[in-house]
Amino acid sequence: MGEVDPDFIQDPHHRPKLFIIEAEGIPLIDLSPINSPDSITDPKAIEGVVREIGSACKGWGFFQVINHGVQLDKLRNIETAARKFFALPLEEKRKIRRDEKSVLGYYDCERTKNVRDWKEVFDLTVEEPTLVPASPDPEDKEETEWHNRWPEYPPEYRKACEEYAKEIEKLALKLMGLIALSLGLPENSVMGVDDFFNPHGDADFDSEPDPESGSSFDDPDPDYDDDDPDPDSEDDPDPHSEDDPNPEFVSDSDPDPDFDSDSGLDSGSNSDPNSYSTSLGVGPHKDGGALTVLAQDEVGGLEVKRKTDGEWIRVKPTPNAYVINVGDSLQVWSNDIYHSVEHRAMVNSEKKRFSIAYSLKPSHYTLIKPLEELISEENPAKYRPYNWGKFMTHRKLTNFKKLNVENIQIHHFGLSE
Ligand SMILES: O=C(O)CCC(=O)C(=O)O
Ligand SMILES: [Fe+2]
Repeated sequence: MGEVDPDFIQDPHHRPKLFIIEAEGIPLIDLSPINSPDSITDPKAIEGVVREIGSACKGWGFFQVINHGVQLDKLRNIETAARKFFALPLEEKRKIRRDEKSVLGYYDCERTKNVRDWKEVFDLTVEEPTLVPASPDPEDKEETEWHNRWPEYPPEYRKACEEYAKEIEKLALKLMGLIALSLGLPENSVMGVDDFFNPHGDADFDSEPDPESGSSFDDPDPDYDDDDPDPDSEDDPDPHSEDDPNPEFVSDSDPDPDFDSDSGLDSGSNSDPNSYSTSLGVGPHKDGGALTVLAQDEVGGLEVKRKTDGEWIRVKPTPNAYVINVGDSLQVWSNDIYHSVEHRAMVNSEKKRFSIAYSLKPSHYTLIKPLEELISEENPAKYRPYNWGKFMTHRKLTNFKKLNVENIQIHHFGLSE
């Protein structure tokens, strides 16, 4: 089997172990009380949910929700349309390929913390256009606009994405209200967002490859085309070998009807065990925004670093549930009452994995800092204020370029006691 491109290789301490611990402990929260008409007359019903959310944000930084009110057909529509999109030939998908200037659309060479992810992705923004700083440079006051880019095929793709995103945005904002309550703040407090009415979320679909079908790809090594505009290619020292499985789908072959799959890092039927023990679908990272609402399919593979012992715990896919996690901005607003926890996604040795992450983010001019209500003389602010837009554009840049410095992190704004 071919060598794995060194760009994908994680540092030894980040590599997946060949056994899996599945999370019983990640809280599963039933949101039906907040979606029922009785909740208006029965505040106790909401209080219970708020308590559960608060303790999940403290204990794990992660939880799953069911009975969340998101219409199932909206999720099904986006899944079906996205599977059709990812099944297109690479040349088609690359017509809307992201780059440093135009950051939304399709991409197949994303990096997390400087290491390449074994995935392909489509990014969109919900509030269009989204106004952002033109560069991470603090002196540069120029702004720019993000616009979505849509493929021609499948024709229903855009509508499916837009309708889904609106539904998820409603859930995300509702959750922010419940989280505010859990911190003792009013539900509709702005939670540190300068502009509550213009939050923007972006959805990011990750689709990880089906390694078994790698040999049937007509372009086994798309990153190394001679005319490749990929900014990575210069520092990619070693092209994949011909039979190397690749992070993309190019044929419609197997929309997988099998819903009982177990993720199989250790299944042994892996065509290139080396790639699965050294690379990741999404490398370990913390989300920068306020919170993330993730739909992962039945293949599973999301892993969360447990706060109590630092062990990687797999989040078992729960039908019709969303996985919610605290982002860095919420950690700072809460002055470390809640933590943004590291997570990663595994490549599956047998099946394609599909996930949709929606990230709720403040408007770019928001200054992120611990909330006044949560700091006191005894409990002073643990962070100095930072501008969200500059933080986010810095992070975005590292999706595309390998940098020799650590990605920007909230601890860079930490105040020592
Ligand atoms: O695909 C996943 O399960 C994780 C995606 C993720 O962590 C992210 O987009 O921030
Ligand atoms: Fe994430």
